[in-house]
Amino acid sequence: MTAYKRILLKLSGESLMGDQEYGIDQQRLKEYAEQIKEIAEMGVQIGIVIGGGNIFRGLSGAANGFDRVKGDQMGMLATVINSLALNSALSAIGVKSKVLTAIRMEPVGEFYSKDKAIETLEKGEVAIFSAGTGNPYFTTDTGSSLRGIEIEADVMLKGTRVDGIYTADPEKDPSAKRFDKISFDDIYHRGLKVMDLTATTMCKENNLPIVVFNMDIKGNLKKVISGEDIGTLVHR
Ligand SMILES: Nc1ncnc2c1ncn2[C@@H]1O[C@H](COP(=O)(O)OP(=O)(O)OP(=O)(O)O)[C@@H](O)[C@H]1O
Ligand SMILES: O=c1ccn([C@@H]2O[C@H](COP(=O)(O)O)[C@@H](O)[C@H]2O)c(=O)[nH]1
Repeated sequence: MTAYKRILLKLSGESLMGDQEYGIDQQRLKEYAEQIKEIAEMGVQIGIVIGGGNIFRGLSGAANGFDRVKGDQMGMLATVINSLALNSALSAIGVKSKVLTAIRMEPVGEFYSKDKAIETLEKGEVAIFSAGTGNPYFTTDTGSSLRGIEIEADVMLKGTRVDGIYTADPEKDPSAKRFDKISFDDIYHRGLKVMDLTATTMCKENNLPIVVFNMDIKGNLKKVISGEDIGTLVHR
């Protein structure tokens, strides 16, 4: 028995760097692919969005003098690079997946549509949604909430490098306390920054619960899918 039949898994681009300063850590990539394989074998339908912060972010580009829109487009292309890497790592361990892109760029990936996404999931293949929303001024968190809502996922799993939502950023404030559960409204009231507000609002308005958990610990994804209480559940 699994707690969820269809999920949207958001993977952090930054976490994909492992201990490196930039780019893709092959070991981390392989571990992510293995965790995904474990839950695919449990029959879960899996849609994935992966960030691009290990390669490029539009905002840091703009800070260095780039045009913001060009910078965001570079960021979206960074998510395509990560998506192709994951696609290849999954294929290497016998898991079929398809890269669907929010910006037309065949033959790199097929242009996204909801129908194609559902068809892929129902065939038992992993759907990797890349290039975020396809628009500048957004993030892959918003891309995840959008795709999660579109594919009618039961939950959005935000797999990151911290083990849940805290009273403050745990990477900056060691005294921060973790929540087991928190409401969307509480996230606003407390000004918590684990996800951008556009993404949080879309999930709230469309009834898509979120679980934030540490994806860097092997076996954690399976634990979440099995209904174990790890991470933080965001609910209405
Ligand atoms: N209240 C909070 N609770 C938990 N984490 C928080 C909080 N505030 C800020 N964070 C930060 O949010 C980060 C998780 O966000 P996320 O996984 O989107 O990382 P990212 O670096 O933005 O990745 P990406 O490359 O996908 O953009 C954590 O590493 C943590 O430092
Ligand atoms: O819909 C989107 C999604 C992303 N971007 C740009 O890509 C980078 C990388 O995504 P992260 O979510 O930060 O990992 C982001 O900083 C944006 O510059 C976008 O423009 N639109």
